[in-house]
Amino acid sequence: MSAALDPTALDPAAPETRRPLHRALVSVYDKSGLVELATALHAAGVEIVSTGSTAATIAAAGVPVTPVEELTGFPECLDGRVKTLHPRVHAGILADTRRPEHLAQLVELGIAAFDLVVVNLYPFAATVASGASADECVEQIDIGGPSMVRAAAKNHPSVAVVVDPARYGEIDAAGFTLFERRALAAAAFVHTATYDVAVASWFGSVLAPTALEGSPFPAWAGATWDRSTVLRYGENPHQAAALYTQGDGTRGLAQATQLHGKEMSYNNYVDADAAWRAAHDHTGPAVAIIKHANPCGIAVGSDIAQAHAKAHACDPLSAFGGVIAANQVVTAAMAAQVAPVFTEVVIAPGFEPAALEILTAKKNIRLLQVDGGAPRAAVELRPISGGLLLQQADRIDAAGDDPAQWQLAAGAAADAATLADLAFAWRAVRAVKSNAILLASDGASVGVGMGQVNRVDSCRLAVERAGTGADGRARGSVAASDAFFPFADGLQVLLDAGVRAVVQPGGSVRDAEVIAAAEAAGATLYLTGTRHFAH
Ligand SMILES: NC(=O)c1ncn([C@@H]2O[C@H](COP(=O)(O)O)[C@@H](O)[C@H]2O)c1NC=O
Repeated sequence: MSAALDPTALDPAAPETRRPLHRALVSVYDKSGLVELATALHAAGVEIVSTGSTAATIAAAGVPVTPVEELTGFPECLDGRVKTLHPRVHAGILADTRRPEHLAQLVELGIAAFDLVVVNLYPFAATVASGASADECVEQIDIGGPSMVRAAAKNHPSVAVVVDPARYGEIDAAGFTLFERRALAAAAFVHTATYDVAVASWFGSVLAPTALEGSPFPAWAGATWDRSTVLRYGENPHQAAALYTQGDGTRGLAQATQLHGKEMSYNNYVDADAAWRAAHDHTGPAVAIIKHANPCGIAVGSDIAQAHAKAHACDPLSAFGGVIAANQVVTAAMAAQVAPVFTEVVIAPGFEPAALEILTAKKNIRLLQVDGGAPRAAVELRPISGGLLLQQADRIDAAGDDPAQWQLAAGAAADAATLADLAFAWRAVRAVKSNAILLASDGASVGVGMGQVNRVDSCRLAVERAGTGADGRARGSVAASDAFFPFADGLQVLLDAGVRAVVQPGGSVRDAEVIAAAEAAGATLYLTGTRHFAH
């Protein structure tokens, strides 16, 4: 063990030895559990020093308390901006009681040391979230609180610091061991670091914006993450992995309630996220079935069971071991269809009791209920070697996503049913990764080509999956391409298979050749002007 980590370097007492509590400094915005804590501390003979309304709350409960002003000999002033910012407070927190010279100085100065600091901070983030004015937000930046928390955490060999009312039950007059004080100090620094990230982010985005003109991204981006679950392993068994969440009230897949089944794996989360997004790109009942983050079936239906049946029919072979997301409550009818198919995860906003009964009869299937929240974060993060890419999430509301704005480039204008299928295909194709081609018919994908390094191979794959024979589904279907056809060859594969209407962004230098191919085949071709790459 290095000298720095040796707990006995200055203190010969065993690190398991508890430091009894004699004197506590209590200053909390959140008063929950305060009276119970103060009552217990007093009963155990611990002297309590406290600030303004914290002291008032304690005193009102009939528990003796020393106002901090009595200690400092100075009134709390400037509307509470200065209460505890005083050497008599901070010397009491920061004295390293293992050092004889510190103890001697305290005696000389007539200051008593604290061995417990209980502080939580002004609600800055909640004030910002409430839409309060800039002045009100600034007023809620706690100064004295973080100073005490940081001082106590630094001086953890002598002081225990508690920042979370949920942990008051751990406070006992017998005190804490060094290891416990270290853990409390670590939690205290997380408390102040999270707080400062919120303050710095607000300054850089609202009060003194640092984004360049035309960009929403500030000069500095901070985020704090709390570990939610340690996963069994990552993408492969030799990779350790964990799930983290932001403690900012965000709701989504990461906060889902698991109703049944084995624990979620890393790959389950990746696929469930892709499925959840894909199912929410549609209004009305929609189901997406995902394998390896790509859809093997997406469909809308008159109800969720019909949407599932249509999505499953797209590629039943690939749906084996898939992750299914429904954008509406899973009904018993849908559950009865899912039950016979080996399925890793079903994710939905809810499950009918009868659906749960059917699905929980299967031991291993994981059932996740997501309680609200947007399916996509507004900003997406992707680490790269040496840095991090940030982008606004792709949305489905650009002008080019409205079929009424599409440009008819070839063939006859689509009838209402064909246009509805094209609109469905255009929404569904953005869930497909890397040269996405999606063939659709009657509100369901019937062939998906993805993961190719050229678009023509994706077209071949989509057509092959849809089936090209007399009873194949390519003939008479419609198609969407997430990006333009660079040559006519990819589109020609679709046209040769009998695809009768296609929607794509356009914008290739060879658009004229592509349009000519559609014209020659008598097919309808729409240009959106908007692209939906997903890598
Ligand atoms: N300015 C100071 O000296 C100061 N000292 C403590 N506080 C905060 O005041 C709050 C408690 O105040 P009260 O006991 O008056 O409710 C705590 O959230 C604490 O973090 C302060 N407030 C803000 O900075």
